[in-house]
Amino acid sequence: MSVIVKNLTKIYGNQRAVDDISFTAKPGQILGFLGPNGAGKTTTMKILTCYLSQSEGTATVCGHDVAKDSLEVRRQVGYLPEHNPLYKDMYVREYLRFAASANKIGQPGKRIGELVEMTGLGREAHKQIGALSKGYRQRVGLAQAMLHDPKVLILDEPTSGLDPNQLAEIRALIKELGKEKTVIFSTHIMQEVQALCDRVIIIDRGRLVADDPIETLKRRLSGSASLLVTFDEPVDPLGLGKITGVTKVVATGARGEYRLYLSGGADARAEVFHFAVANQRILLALQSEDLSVEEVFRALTQ
Ligand SMILES: Nc1ncnc2c1ncn2[C@@H]1O[C@H](COP(=O)(O)OP(=O)(O)OP(=O)(O)O)[C@@H](O)[C@H]1O
Repeated sequence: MSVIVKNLTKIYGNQRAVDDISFTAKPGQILGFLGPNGAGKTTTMKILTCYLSQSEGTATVCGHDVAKDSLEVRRQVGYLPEHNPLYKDMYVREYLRFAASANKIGQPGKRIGELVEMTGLGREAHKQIGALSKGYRQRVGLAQAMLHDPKVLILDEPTSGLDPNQLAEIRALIKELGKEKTVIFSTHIMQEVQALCDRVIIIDRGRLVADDPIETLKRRLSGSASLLVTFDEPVDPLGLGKITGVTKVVATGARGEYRLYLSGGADARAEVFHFAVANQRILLALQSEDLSVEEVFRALTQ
């Protein structure tokens, strides 16, 4: 494991902003950090990157303790902070050269060239950072985080404010990086978690409420999975409600379409088919609906 967090706690005054959190992350895995506003995601990331010290508990990155060996931890970690603070009056390459010298990277020209290429900055690399769009600034932040080729990347909302094209490009980049490195990133975008993550951690009011592979997370709440069925004509909802495992029937508003809510693990498809035959209706569509990560998130944090 390259990141090991044990019983981590951060106390501000009388608030436990991070409250007894434990988790691990390993190379080749993208770990999504989810949680409502103020849940403690940024605070945890700041502790892992040595920007803040914890009140209790321990965290190690590639075997180095964040509290005792911060210099070595920072060698191993690339960090894109929330709001991506950059020097806006610097030019892109000038800024990257400055960041390289702060990281004591000798002769950084080749590395900067690679990163400009990798992050798709090429077209805008001659500009002052203040003149760049949000998406391009985000790419500069990512390039900065990767300059010293760290083993662990910690990205605090790396895709916030990007347009759909930029979003796709930055996601593809994160996915590629996640093949070798340990990537921990926070986001509010649920589709992103589904598209990118191998594992998801959900934090709510400082506490860890889930730490699962995406599929497991969905199954945890399988009690509320549903089936969307469409008949050629409206049917009697009470009849549908008698099908084994169906807990609730809701007409969706579209003619002949109903959502059947199912109790844990029930598979009502065969009975729905027999229901259609028995009622001389044509079954036009039958679609199992998985819980989205968004629904899981809301169920766990509301
Ligand atoms: N320096 C500070 N002093 C006092 N309280 C703080 C400080 N920094 C953060 N907090 C509080 O700690 C809690 C967790 O904040 P944090 O920024 O970690 O949340 P977050 O999950 O990253 O939220 P968001 O998604 O909105 O960025 C919040 O209630 C916040 O107000």
